[in-house]
Amino acid sequence: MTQRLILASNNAGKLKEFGDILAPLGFTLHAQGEFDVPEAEEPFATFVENALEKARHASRLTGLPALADDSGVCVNALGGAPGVWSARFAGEPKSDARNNQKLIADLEAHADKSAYYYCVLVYVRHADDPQPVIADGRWNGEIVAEARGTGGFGYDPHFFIPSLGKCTAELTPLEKNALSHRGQALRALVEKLK
Ligand SMILES: O=c1nc[nH]c2c1ncn2[C@H]1C[C@H](O)[C@@H](COP(=O)(O)OP(=O)(O)OP(=O)(O)O)O1
Ligand SMILES: [Mg+2]
Repeated sequence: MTQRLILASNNAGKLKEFGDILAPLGFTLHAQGEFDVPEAEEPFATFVENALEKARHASRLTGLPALADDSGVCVNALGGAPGVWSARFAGEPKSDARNNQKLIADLEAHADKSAYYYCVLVYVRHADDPQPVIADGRWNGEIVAEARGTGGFGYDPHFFIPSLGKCTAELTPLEKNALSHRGQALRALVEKLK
């Protein structure tokens, strides 16, 4: 049985990662852009509130179940920043290149480069679903000043995994999904939907 699902995101990198995991599980995925759903507001200070807002927004405008992701990179020496503000860390308009530059500059004077990616997923069956399904995941690493790799998106060229000796932009999509905050969250979510 296939299930139609709206992905409440405009981020091409996320959409690809979701598709790689969900398509083999029998979900027919539609990016919200296919339905002309505009970007939702993300005003909240917690990932889960933003993800819930995005999921409801897409479901309300399409009449279909929706899955949203709110995620970011949390840097310990920066008190968890950019965290929930990761996408707009260097201001509007969103730019991965400027976000990465600012992150490297802000961290330059700190010896502790440890960081983690965090992802929360929210699935709603309809816009007023009283029981949203929620799952999260975390992936520890370190921020490196020198960019490495061309895969992934966002902060991946600067997010280094010591046990692999690689930045996450150097991983294949399969390798990244097997380990990432998003892959962990998505597998946990799928278990809850069974
Ligand atoms: O695996 C990842 N690899 C690299 N960077 C990542 C990853 N996961 C999240 N990130 C960064 C990108 C962005 O700076 C922020 C997410 O922001 P977030 O608002 O959730 O997504 P977004 O605005 O890009 O798309 P949308 O809200 O339409 O889903 O964290
Ligand atoms: Mg966003």
